[in-house]
Amino acid sequence: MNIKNETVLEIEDLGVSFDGFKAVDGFNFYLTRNHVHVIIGPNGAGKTTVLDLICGKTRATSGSIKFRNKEIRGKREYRIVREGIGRKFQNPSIYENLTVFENLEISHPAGRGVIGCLLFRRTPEILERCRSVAEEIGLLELMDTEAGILSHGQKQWLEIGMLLMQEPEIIMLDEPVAGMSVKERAATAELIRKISMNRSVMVIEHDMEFVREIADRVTVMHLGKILAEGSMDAVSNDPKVIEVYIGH
Ligand SMILES: Nc1ncnc2c1ncn2[C@@H]1O[C@H](COP(=O)(O)OP(=O)(O)OP(=O)(O)O)[C@@H](O)[C@H]1O
Repeated sequence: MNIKNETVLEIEDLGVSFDGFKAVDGFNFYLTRNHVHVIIGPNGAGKTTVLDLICGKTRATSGSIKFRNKEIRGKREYRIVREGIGRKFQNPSIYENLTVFENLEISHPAGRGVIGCLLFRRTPEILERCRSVAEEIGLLELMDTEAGILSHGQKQWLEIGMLLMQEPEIIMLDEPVAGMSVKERAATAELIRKISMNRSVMVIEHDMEFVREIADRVTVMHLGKILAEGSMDAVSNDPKVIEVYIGH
């Protein structure tokens, strides 16, 4: 198989109902390796629910979610993280009283679980990994800074770094540039493009200019279903998509 065009995540006929209300319905989605795939759609379209279903936070009522050809639907959240799918929520969950370095260090998979915590040693490999991730997220100069005093954008990047420490194959980001300055948005676009070189990235985003900058592929959701899919140019010229956006 051509590794470049390999499908890492294959979602078929995915659905979930909440008290009879179908929040996601007949959802098919294929994530390609090294792609940045953005999901857009009006409020309540089902975007966040799709990420909740993939990461195991919400249980699907139908369909299948295959990661590297293996079914992951129904697995527990922590198992899915270990398989290699990392998710960043909208609000950063960094430890404000720890430094950038310490936040990265505690995210290393060697420290997982009680035994991992007890036996954790700061090896040269772990130090090097923290350094290279800090460099990737643009925080190398701030390694010894307490996370609490970072800017809003820097906190978001640190959280992305904490995900990168676990070397996931897929990173899912929910509105990564919400509340960021223009400069921070540009840096985040660059970071997302960079991290997709070694993995696949799924992003939920409302800011269309930002989507245009980062997306290899765009899926438009509406009322729990897929309304359109393709390049940003193709979907933004699709009359169905225009109608939904103008109608909201
Ligand atoms: N746990 C739940 N119980 C009941 N209804 C839910 C639950 N989670 C989501 N919903 C409903 O499912 C629909 C889709 O919500 P979702 O948050 O996925 O939309 P979204 O596209 O991410 O919207 P936004 O852009 O506003 O974040 C909404 O009507 C929401 O109220």
